[in-house]
Amino acid sequence: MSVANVVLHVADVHKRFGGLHALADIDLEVEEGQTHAIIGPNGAGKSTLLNVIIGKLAPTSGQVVFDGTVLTGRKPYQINQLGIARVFQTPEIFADLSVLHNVMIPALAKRDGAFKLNMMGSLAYEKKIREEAEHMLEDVGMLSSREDHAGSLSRGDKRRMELAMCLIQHPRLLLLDEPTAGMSRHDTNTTIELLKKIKSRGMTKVIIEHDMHVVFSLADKISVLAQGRIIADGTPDQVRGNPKVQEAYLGGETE
Ligand SMILES: Nc1ncnc2c1ncn2[C@@H]1O[C@H](COP(=O)(O)OP(=O)(O)OP(=O)(O)O)[C@@H](O)[C@H]1O
Repeated sequence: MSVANVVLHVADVHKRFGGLHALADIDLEVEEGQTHAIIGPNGAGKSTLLNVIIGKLAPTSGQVVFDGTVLTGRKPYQINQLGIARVFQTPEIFADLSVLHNVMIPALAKRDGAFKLNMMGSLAYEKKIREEAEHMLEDVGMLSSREDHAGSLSRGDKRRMELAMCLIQHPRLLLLDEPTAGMSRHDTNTTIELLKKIKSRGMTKVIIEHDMHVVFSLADKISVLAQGRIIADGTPDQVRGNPKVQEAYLGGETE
């Protein structure tokens, strides 16, 4: 019998902000190769949970374990180096550089452990990174924009470029914070197809998303947060049919 490999384990995590219990009793297991969505109404604690995972916030108690390594207490860049990449709600990009250079930077930084663009090493290495960056841009449908200024891109294109910036790191776990926020329906559908393509390569993903169309198109597992607690988790069908979830969050939105 094959036992699913748990890549990320959020173990009994609590987070308090003064008197506010933003996260309580959070236990979450993300299995290798799966797309695990975290959903919940405004203020449920989704961003807080993501920030605890990536090391931006320290939990009040509990810990996060990634592939057997305790993340809690490590800095965000150390967690990134362990193989966790994330796509933000607001893309973090180098607006003055070209699209191609934006995608090359994370690969160079990964090699150097820091941004040492002035010490790019051998030309052969740069050529290899450039080719890989072009390949990633092709993957996200942006090869023809490679010489454009990143700052001049549309919001949807910035997010696709940021995805390429993550993919070039070959992360074991990709965290996506509302990857389709602010996108048109057309861009949203393009992003869904792109994320499906990534999934078919076996990459594990945790996705925070408000758009139920996106969640039910992509997720293998869904955890539902409400008022800092996980009130339900399971497959999309299990979650969809759960009366507690319908009451707390979904309402008629999925019909
Ligand atoms: N730094 C902070 N200091 C104090 N309270 C905070 C802080 N960050 C978040 N909170 C509170 O913690 C609770 C959870 O917030 P969080 O942003 O994690 O929710 P969310 O599910 O991501 O909401 P949204 O969908 O609106 O982004 C909210 O009541 C919020 O006001």
